[in-house]
Amino acid sequence: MSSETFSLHQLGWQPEYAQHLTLADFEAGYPARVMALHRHALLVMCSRGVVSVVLPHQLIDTDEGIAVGDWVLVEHEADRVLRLLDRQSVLVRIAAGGDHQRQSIAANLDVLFVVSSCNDDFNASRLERYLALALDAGVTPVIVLTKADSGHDVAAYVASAEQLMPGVPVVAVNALDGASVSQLEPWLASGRTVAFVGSSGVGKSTLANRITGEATQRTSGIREADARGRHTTTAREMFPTPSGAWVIDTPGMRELRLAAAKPELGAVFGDIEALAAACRFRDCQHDGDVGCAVEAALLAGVLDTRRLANYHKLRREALRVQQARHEQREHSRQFNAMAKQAMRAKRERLGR
Ligand SMILES: Nc1nc2c(ncn2[C@@H]2O[C@H](COP(=O)(O)OP(=O)(O)OP(=O)(O)O)[C@@H](O)[C@H]2O)c(=O)[nH]1
Ligand SMILES: [Zn+2]
Repeated sequence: MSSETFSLHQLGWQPEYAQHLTLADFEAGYPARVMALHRHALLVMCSRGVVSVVLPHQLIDTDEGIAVGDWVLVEHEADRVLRLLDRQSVLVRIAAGGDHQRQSIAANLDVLFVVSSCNDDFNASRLERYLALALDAGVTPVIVLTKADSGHDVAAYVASAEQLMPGVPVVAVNALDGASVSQLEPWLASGRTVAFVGSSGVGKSTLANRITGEATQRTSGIREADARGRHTTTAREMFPTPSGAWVIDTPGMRELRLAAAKPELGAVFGDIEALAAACRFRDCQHDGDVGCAVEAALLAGVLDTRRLANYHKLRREALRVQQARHEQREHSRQFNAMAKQAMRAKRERLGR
């Protein structure tokens, strides 16, 4: 049990999480927030502090699994998870390899800081990809451009980033300087949950360490016995900031394989989708046809080639993911039907 305790409100609790809970649920258990996952156990925080709880098998095998940041209902006096509560948002990783398995990485995030830097690593297409991912997850994106101290033309980078999606704030910071990083404070109010995504080396850890203010708590875990009775240390993956916000920093965040699950990219590429809607060709792919409204915008210099190419690329990827998921579902449906039939045949043979 950790010494620090937080009220449910401070842990980020919102009435919406209780939407599908009944009075009986509340009598059976109490809500707690997942701080880390550890094979068959979870490290959760409730109003009494950190507790290690058991995760029943049927909950391990849910569609996308439980993630850091999730709210669960824990059985009174039993340290056992009863159920997963409805999520406000969830960041999903698409597994590498052919099956496109979706895996939850972080849940109930309020803000996703999309990090790039004010140098040659700045990549508009990658930022658009992260923006699509955030919106797909139901999280508000904020673009953070680090290395504002690197001597490059910061204003030009900020202007480029601001063009990507109207309404998304862009903040340029020197992650090594506390005063500069304090620009992120508006998104770090008590009970809010945030995470950082971005390429390796852009300064995600530096920022996360800076805003949590304490490097030591990242390594402090609690010792618990695993299934074989061995003691292992479970490191927490959700850290409080001095202002009362929470930072989710899991290894999974780092290796986020980026693919939006939905091909609707309109939130990020509203300009292109508006052009497409205005295109006079009915079944146009808006991919270079003469007379196409999108093509006309390209020629007029209103739309840049890079942005359009990235839009098509992200759409193709999302469609592939959707297609693979569909095939997977179809496959398991057929398999289940077959298994059922085999069982029935066996019962009939045995005359039951
Ligand atoms: N000058 C300067 N250096 C920075 C800034 N942000 C990060 N750095 C440096 O950049 C290097 C990489 O920073 P990290 O925070 O480790 O980057 P990361 O995004 O966490 O990288 P991964 O862990 O590989 O994903 C470190 O040496 C930092 O000190 C900044 O704003 N200005
Ligand atoms: Zn068209």
